[in-house]
Amino acid sequence: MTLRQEVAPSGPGSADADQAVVDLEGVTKSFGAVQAVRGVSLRVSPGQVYGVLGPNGAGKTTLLRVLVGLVRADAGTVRVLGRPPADPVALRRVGALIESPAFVPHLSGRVNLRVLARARGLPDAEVVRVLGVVDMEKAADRRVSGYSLGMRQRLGVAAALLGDPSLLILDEPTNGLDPDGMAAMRALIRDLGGRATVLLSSHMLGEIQQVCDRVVVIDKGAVVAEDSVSALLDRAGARNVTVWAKPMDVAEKVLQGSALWSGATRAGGADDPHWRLELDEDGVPALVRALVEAGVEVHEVRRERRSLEQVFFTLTGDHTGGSGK
Ligand SMILES: Nc1ncnc2c1ncn2[C@@H]1O[C@H](COP(=O)(O)OP(=O)(O)OP(=O)(O)O)[C@@H](O)[C@H]1O
Repeated sequence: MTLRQEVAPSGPGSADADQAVVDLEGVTKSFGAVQAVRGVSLRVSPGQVYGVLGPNGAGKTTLLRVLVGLVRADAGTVRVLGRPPADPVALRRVGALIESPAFVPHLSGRVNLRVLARARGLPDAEVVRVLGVVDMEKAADRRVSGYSLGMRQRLGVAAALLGDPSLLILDEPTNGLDPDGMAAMRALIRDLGGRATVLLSSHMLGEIQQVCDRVVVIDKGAVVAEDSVSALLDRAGARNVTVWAKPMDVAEKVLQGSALWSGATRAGGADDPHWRLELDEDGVPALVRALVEAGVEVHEVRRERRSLEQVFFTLTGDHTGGSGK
């Protein structure tokens, strides 16, 4: 579904540098007995590509629907471009792609966009512009019924871009796409991040890691973390550490005989023997000290950043190690 209204080039509803583009405080929404969103607070600053990450059913779509006024929050405050949700002044500067985009299948992509543009008083040149942004000029005159899912999604993004919105809201924009389609959509989103504030939802950790500056992780409707992607990746906790040290047998005794680290396993074969273990964030000095005190030469200690996936599973308590669903 695409949601767009007319464009207001400036004035009320446009975000200045300090004003949050999206500002939520204690937002709650239930459907009967289901608490879809529980006390969510977050701020999206101008120019950010902001991710809403959570497994299926976490409440992502409901949160995005609240922002565009499709769903009314039960409690809390919602401000989009400084205005209440569904305020026409703010909505003019919001482009949204929530759920599957609906187009007339027997019409071309270009004609579909023209219909949407004209309904909002936008010139045909705006259609040409957005087709260019999503790199769909070549396919623009083919019927939408013959489009791949990826092309439909790109056309959906093009529709959301009509009128050059300040805020672009994309609900699971790569859902159902093949790997090429996903890569193209991610590249497009990164590119769009230079033009507008982008708020996108995903249950795909790698996607958020690749595309977003900042992320809120929600689980069962509630925020479990809200941070920059890099800070989230830097979160304290067990980290994978690789150790190169000699002599091997002495090092092995030290590495396998302490409660300060865990999972010390030998790796690398005869030509490059080393150990891999899990260690607390600040545990490296103790590790090196223990080795040196035992007469071991420490050649290298390498810490690996945890993937966002590992952080996510820790935060949400999802240890299926699977899809994050
Ligand atoms: N209109 C509705 N009526 C009843 N329950 C709803 C409605 N919309 C959402 N829910 C419920 O609210 C919860 C959150 O759903 P929501 O679609 O927001 O999650 P999501 O994180 O977007 O999930 P997905 O990734 O599967 O789309 C789910 O339990 C869902 O069944």
